[in-house]
Amino acid sequence: MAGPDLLRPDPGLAIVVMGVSGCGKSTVAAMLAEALGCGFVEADDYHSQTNKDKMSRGVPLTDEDRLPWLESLRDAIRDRLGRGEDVAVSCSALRLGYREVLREGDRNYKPGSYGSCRVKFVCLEASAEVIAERVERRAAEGDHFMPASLVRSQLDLLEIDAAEGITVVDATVPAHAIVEATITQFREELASTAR
Ligand SMILES: Nc1ncnc2c1ncn2[C@@H]1O[C@H](COP(=O)(O)OP(=O)(O)OP(=O)(O)O)[C@@H](O)[C@H]1O
Ligand SMILES: O=C(O)[C@H](O)[C@@H](O)[C@H](O)[C@H](O)CO
Repeated sequence: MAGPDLLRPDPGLAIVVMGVSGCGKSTVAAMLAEALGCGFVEADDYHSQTNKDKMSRGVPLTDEDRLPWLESLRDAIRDRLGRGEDVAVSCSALRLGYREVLREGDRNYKPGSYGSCRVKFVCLEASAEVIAERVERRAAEGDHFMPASLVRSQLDLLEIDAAEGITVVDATVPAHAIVEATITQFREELASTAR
């Protein structure tokens, strides 16, 4: 007879690549999904048109603007973890409260039990100058709704509680190196996932 561990489906793992606009979240999370052969959730695709219009006008989102967006991302994570899948997510997730909504993508998450949560975060960090240069270049190329004028508000909002144990990574090293370091970091958790 199969033991209880064999009957229970292996849990998936969600790795959220976070940080301010322009730090490289989308680039890294897409490459991570490719490397892991798993799904990719791009948070920008989950914004309402109202939110996108607001940011395009150079107005930072409020917590009220962000909540339904974060909840839809939480639900997308929950779907995938519920199917035992891994998923790479690109989301700014600047504040602890925002990350707590995303952690609820793990149905078993108890607030504050960061270590056992199946939703993990990697924060990409770069200087304000590097970020501004990247966002300005991207905006000049007409590639993105996010204006460089919002970078300051993003940097002001970014906070990480030391108790969360989030690894902060240098966002100026090549993206493939960030992906490799991330896979190494979560090797054990990924190994327990059914694939
Ligand atoms: N490791 C890296 N080294 C150099 N340039 C990078 C790196 N990662 C991303 N970039 C470049 O920086 C710019 C911003 O990257 P990307 O769009 O992935 O950031 P983002 O954090 O997802 O931004 P946003 O949140 O505004 O969508 C892009 O032009 C991208 O090619
Ligand atoms: O929380 C926020 O202020 C926004 O969601 C932004 O961070 C954007 O999603 C994105 O980073 C811009 O491209």
